[in-house]
Amino acid sequence: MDNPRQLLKQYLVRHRWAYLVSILSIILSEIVMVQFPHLLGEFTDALQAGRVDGRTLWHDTALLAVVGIGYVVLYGFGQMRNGMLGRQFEYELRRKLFLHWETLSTAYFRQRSIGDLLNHALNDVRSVRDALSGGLNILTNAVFLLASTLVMTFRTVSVKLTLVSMIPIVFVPFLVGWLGPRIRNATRQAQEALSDMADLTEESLTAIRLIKATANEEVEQRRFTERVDAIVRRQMGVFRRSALMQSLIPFMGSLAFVIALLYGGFLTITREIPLGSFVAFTLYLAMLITPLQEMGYVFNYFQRASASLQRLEVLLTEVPDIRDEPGAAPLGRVQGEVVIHLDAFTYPDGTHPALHDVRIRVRPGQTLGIVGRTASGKTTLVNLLPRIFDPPPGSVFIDGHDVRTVTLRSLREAISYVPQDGFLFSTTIGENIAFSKADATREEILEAVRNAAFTEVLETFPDGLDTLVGERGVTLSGGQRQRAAIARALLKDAPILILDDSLSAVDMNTEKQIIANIRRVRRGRTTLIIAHRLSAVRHADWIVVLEGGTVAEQGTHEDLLRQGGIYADMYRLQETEQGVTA
Ligand SMILES: Nc1ncnc2c1ncn2[C@@H]1O[C@H](COP(=O)(O)OP(=O)(O)OP(=O)(O)O)[C@@H](O)[C@H]1O
Repeated sequence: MDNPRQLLKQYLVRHRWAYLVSILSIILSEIVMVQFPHLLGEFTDALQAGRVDGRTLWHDTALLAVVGIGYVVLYGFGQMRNGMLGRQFEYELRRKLFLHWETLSTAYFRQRSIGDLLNHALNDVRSVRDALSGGLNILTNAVFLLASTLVMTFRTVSVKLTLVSMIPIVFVPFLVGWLGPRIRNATRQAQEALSDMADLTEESLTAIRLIKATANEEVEQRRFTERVDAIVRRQMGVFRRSALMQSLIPFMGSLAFVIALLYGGFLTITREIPLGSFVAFTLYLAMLITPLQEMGYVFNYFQRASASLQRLEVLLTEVPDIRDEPGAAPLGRVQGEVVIHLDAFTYPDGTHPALHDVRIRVRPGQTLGIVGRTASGKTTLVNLLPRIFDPPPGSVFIDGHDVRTVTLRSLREAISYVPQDGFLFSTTIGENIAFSKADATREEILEAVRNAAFTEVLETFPDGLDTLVGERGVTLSGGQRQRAAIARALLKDAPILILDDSLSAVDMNTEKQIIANIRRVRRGRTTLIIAHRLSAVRHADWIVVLEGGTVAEQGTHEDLLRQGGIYADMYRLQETEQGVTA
């Protein structure tokens, strides 16, 4: 597990030379810049003493131009390098975050909102990057500009004048210490409000069809307005405090300026310091105000980044609850025997068992049908096989191996799972199907498409397998999506295939065709089929009927009809319905 602070430290160490070069060039730029008032002071003295002729005028102007250009080049270079390094870290952090999320279980994502997670990935990572590029630039600039300016004033002007003028500036650190934590607090609240809004937006857009169909736009608009108002209120809090800090700090600088004019003016009149020194000093003081003001920005940058790092730390140190047990071994070649010997299974956030007393054995190569009323536990049961949710140890076995003791990767490679709502990514249909087998040939993909009875549909699309799906391409119906998902699973050709009600949206004829193809291509391979329509399971070698989380009946289609229980009732009912619809 990666701690973002450690990642940051490692990153800084790894790129220490690059940082050294950029920081050095910013420091050099400041050293060049602080020559400016000094040169101007000397020029003023020379002017006053009548020592300036055409040649010295050109010489001094050229010198000032060189100073200006030197500053721009060096500072620009350092700033650009820091900016690039910050971006690179931002990219690494986002990548780490994404890779880490991929290791977490579905239970984790049920508890968190996607909007909130996206907010972390965008805003928190960005504020760390800002501190690392903009923050570091300004900090280096401010510290060295302050230091060089002070050194120059001490060396070239009057120590007494410098010390007296600096009195108001001494208060700056106290100001920062007082306002800083308040800004951090307000920033955190504003970020939370932003997350809330992202949640609501995500939820509303996902459910846009429902909202429109039920004419609930106004309710959603009201909820959205409330959240936006909350964001504005909280952001106002941040702005008020930030503005106070960013104006008080330069105010201290201006106060120093007032003292300098008074006292410096007096020293010049009494000829304790030459006019050139007074001119140089006022310019130095103007220069001092900039780094002091920047200190305020720097402080904001680092405060925000520190709060973001804290939040990212919570995310990145989240230990996946479903992972390889110590000493987990790969599953090896799988014959396909599935044994479930489950006393009880309760969801992590559940109050009572979703499954209890389930005893099922599927021999290698057999087809098992799983039926039952809605919420009887069918999906829960098959989810335990690939460990989408973890079954208790010693309750689910593949080829005699407890699924809890084998590596997740080998376990999931041995299983093809087709969910009810086939999900398609925004890419081509071909790539969506080859998702399960990246190196599949076009012929293999087309074969899977044929077996999923998807060929005719594909032929109606403009570019066949290369047709884009989603926003920029075709929109597939529920039944078409299911068939694409079945093709994907068939292409994977895993030892165990699970169809989780994945024929629910196709018509009877298509279902018949697909089932016949599956029976042919899966001969000798284990297949588990969950279905509401009994026609999809009647040819299975064994059928279990779940009721209230346990096995109520089991046997072959004929056995179950003879038993005259739930299955027989369901069958009669469906036959009548088909009679009506036929
Ligand atoms: N992730 C979850 N967390 C907590 N409880 C859950 C979760 N998923 C399902 N359940 C609960 O477990 C029970 C069984 O649900 P399951 O989805 O397995 O039923 P099902 O037979 O597949 O239903 P359907 O035919 O409607 O798909 C239900 O009471 C459901 O509320």
